Amino acid sequence: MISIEKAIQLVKQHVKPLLKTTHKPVEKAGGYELSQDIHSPINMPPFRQSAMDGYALNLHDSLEYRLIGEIKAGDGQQPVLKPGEAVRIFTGAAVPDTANAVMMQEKVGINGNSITIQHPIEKETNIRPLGEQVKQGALALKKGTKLTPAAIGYLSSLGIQDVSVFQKPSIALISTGNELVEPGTDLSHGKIYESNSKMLLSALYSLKFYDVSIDKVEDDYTKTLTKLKTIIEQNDLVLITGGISVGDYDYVGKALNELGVEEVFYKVKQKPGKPLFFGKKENTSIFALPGNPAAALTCFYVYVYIALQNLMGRDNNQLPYVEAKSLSAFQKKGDRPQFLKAIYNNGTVEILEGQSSAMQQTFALSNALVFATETTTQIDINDSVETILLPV
Ligand SMILES: Nc1nc2c(c(=O)[nH]1)N[C@H]1C(S)=C(S)[C@@H](COP(=O)(O)OP(=O)(O)OC[C@H]3O[C@@H](n4cnc5c(N)ncnc54)[C@H](O)[C@@H]3O)O[C@H]1N2
Ligand code: MOO
Repeated sequence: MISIEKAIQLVKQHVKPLLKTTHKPVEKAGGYELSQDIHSPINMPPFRQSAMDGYALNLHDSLEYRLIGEIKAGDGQQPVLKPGEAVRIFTGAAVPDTANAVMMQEKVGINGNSITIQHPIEKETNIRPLGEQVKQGALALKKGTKLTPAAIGYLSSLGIQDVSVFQKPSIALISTGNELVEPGTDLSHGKIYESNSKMLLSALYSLKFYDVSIDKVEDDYTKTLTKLKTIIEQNDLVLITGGISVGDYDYVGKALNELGVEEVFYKVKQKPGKPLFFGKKENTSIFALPGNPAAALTCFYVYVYIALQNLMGRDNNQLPYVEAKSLSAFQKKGDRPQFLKAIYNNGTVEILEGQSSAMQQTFALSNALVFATETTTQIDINDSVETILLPV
């Protein structure tokens, strides 16, 4: 049995970036990271742009100007203004080269073809300079930038239609167990509804990993072997739940061994999630997560999360830890460090009742895991506790 720190270190060390790239239409590239620098094909803005509805002026010494025309957003004409002349202009319209300031209309009095501005203004006031955001040919966004909605908007404003991004891993979820039936069927005695695959699928979707398949296999050695063989060949990451403990019908470990999966570790000194297995076959990373749903999800957040970040080549690969003030008292039994389902709120954290690894209801209410170290025996109200914030 190894420590949590060692297990985390081994996952970091063994899961390498995928570095496969793909092209995506820009509007479908949200959540991906750029695999190349993007240089702007245009100046943005592409012309000197009015930032206000008002009057473009060719400045002179007086506050009075002669109105000689109008430019709306989208107009292409370039009237020539002499000093002391003005054109009516609107937000987003192209400012003529011969105008050197825009006065907002609230500060202008109109008298026929003549206007009076309330006070003198500085050159270039209310004019967005050509290429203010980015110049043609300059770096617009660099390799590795995560494409947020704002980034997609920015790239679209530069006329970019598709982008080269790092591909996401193909991920397989496999749940094992004779007791599992699908929601929608009647529960006969001894059966339960299968929930781990939907839980993990949802966790992956919330982290924007969408290339996910789901399979089920009974507690049968040959079927487990056959299923795992193809799945491991076809995917970058395989997450198996159940069948990894010491029961007579726990076939996952035996099958992985038979398939030549290199065991990086099996069993971690932690609660929940003790019988966690992590292994590698060529470039495929394989986690066998304990079947107990809360144990499987805890291991997902503590270990699989890191593997996912590493596959994407991201530096920041662990969930954020914060110190929080405990609103609850908790007595820890045994010497395994424990991840406790909890609700974090603004610097405080409530450790919930019902911490067993089968307790899905408790997890359903949680947004954090409090980490109780190996030597902790008691957490008191107002103690400062290490808390992992979950991406929920
Ligand atoms: N003699 C020992 N028994 C057990 C030990 C041990 O050290 N010695 N460890 C216990 C711990 S801790 C855990 S965690 C479990 C892990 O066992 P497995 O990974 O082999 O999981 P299963 O036995 O298949 O299932 C455990 C539990 O979870 C339910 N389950 C499984 N898959 C699903 C699913 N897809 N959806 C919903 N629920 C699922 C299953 O019905 C069991 O109740 O072993 C302990 N035993
Ligand atoms: O791994 Mo188990 O979750 O400790 O019940």
